[in-house]
Amino acid sequence: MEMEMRSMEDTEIATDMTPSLVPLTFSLHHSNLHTHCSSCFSLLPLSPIPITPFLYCSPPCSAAHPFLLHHPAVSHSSDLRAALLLLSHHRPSVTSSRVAGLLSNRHKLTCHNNSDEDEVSERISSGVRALATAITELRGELEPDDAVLEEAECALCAVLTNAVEVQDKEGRALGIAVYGPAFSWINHSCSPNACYRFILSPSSSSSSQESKLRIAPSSFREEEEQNQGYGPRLIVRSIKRIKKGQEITIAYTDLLQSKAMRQLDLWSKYRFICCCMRCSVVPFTYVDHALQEISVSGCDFTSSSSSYNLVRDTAERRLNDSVDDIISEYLMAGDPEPCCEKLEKILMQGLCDELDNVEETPHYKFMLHPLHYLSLNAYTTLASAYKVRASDILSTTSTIYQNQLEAFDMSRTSAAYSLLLATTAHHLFNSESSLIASLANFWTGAGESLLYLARSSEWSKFFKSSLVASSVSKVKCSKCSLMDTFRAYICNGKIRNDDFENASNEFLDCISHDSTQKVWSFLVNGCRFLRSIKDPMDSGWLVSTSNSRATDPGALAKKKSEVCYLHESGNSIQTCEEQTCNENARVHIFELGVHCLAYGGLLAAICYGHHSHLASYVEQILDDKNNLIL
Ligand SMILES: C[S@@+](CC[C@H](N)C(=O)[O-])C[C@H]1O[C@@H](n2cnc3c(N)ncnc32)[C@H](O)[C@@H]1O
Repeated sequence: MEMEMRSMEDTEIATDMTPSLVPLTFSLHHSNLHTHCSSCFSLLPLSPIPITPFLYCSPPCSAAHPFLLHHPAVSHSSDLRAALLLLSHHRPSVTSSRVAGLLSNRHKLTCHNNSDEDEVSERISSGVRALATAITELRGELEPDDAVLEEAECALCAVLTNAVEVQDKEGRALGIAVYGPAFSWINHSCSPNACYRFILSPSSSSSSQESKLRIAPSSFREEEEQNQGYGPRLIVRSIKRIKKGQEITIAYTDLLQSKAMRQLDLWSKYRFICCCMRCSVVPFTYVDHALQEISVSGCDFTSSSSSYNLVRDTAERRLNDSVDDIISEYLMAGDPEPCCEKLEKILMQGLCDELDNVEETPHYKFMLHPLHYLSLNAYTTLASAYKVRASDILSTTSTIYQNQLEAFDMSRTSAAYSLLLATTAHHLFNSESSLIASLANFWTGAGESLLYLARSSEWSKFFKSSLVASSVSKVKCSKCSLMDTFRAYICNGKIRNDDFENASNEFLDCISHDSTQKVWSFLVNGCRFLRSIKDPMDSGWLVSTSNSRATDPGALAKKKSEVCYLHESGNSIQTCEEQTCNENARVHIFELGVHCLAYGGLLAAICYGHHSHLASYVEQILDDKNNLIL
């Protein structure tokens, strides 16, 4: 019987729906064994408590000793270590499809029909053999028999079906954890109404501030889970209004992928085909249409013909491979410059090559829509790559004027890409509110990059004095109440749906009509692709196809830059006419940055709680005068 969880009461957005839950089993990834506590996953203190081969942050964590059960046969894999620990408390019955109440899905996971599935089931069988060896030796027996092999398979498949990746405050993967039914019976949806967060600290006692359990299985009422024990704890939280009796759902995969990518990911990890509302609706939702839209030029087929679909699918695969290759090469070689060049070339010119397997296709051109998931990946990578380029230049040649100027240019291009990522994702969020968690990160990232740029000490070197604000800018905006809403929420932990909607509308009004337009032409001056976007807050450019916009260099060359540099020639940045200069670029960048940060902090508090790392981090930046005074 398939299990699911339902809300026991009408629930507002931003409500904790469970107390903190402790895991049934958990394990750090191998690479974190020397840096994090093997029990609660917190960062290790200077003198951790060693219990071979693991390290613990405190006596309570070391006393838990879950890993005394360790065996070298399972040392290379967090899944196997977690399965071994699960078996120490729960011996699965071979006649049941569940272990400790959790679905094992072993028949689906070990069945295979094609070579990809062969690979997964082969990995499971070698894991099962290693696990069975460990169990047999730890029990003092000689050879694993069939019963032990079955036990091992049930436990490993239960881990693969129910484990979640535990992340630290910065979103880095630390290890995995498997929770009891209160969490593990929650199904996936591509438009979920809940999310979850982790608490990584040694304490295991419940606090009076903890939420009660507001969710229950549909078929019978489980005993409330005890929040005692060890390991990284987890809290489920609503990200939408939820009615009593409505099913609670979370995301098992990245919601900013196309439908095909989500389906592929869910099938390869869990072997199910998602039939949620977002996946079932015909035609595709606006968001799913945009996330996979590719425009084709030079093609006579109608967009519904099978030849067109074949060409389009081939183009999608090639674009996907190209973007993946560029990003992987950057991550491996660490050289951001070719990565920026190649990604911008794809964003501006798309793919022009002839395609495999398609006859008579000499000159097609395929462009990614600006909201295509590959475009969003490209903006994310470009924001980070330009930031790295700026700091690389400054770390090696920081005294040469020309290089400082180039580094400044890289920083503002990085800020422009961060802002573009936030505005494009916001456009999607307007139609798909479950994207709120990604949006919290994107607006916070944009705010940080803009403030970093506004605080740069280089301004007075490169710009005429009229461009360099001398006044101290205020954090509080006279036109909107976003900052008050954010601070009130951080202080009392309460926000109503209406307050959130008001704050969102005010924020968008404020930055649409004012700040963004004032700074955009300044931010994008050094980047040909970004210069082709007039106003990232104006969704008009997102709706039109990108061909004409991005492939008309003549039009770009004619466009006048609005930036005024002190130097005249001999560098990569174009000089412009003084009368078109934006006098207060720096102040506007600062103000836009503060708005983006406060909005990102508000979204983070909604998704992860008002004391969450991201919300507190934003509060800290906004409170720190050193971070804000220009
Ligand atoms: C963590 S469990 C969720 C609870 C599960 N329904 C149960 O009965 O225990 C994950 C498994 O539930 C099933 N599942 C979760 N979400 C689903 C969905 N949207 N559609 C179909 N099956 C789903 C899949 O078998 C998946 O491997």
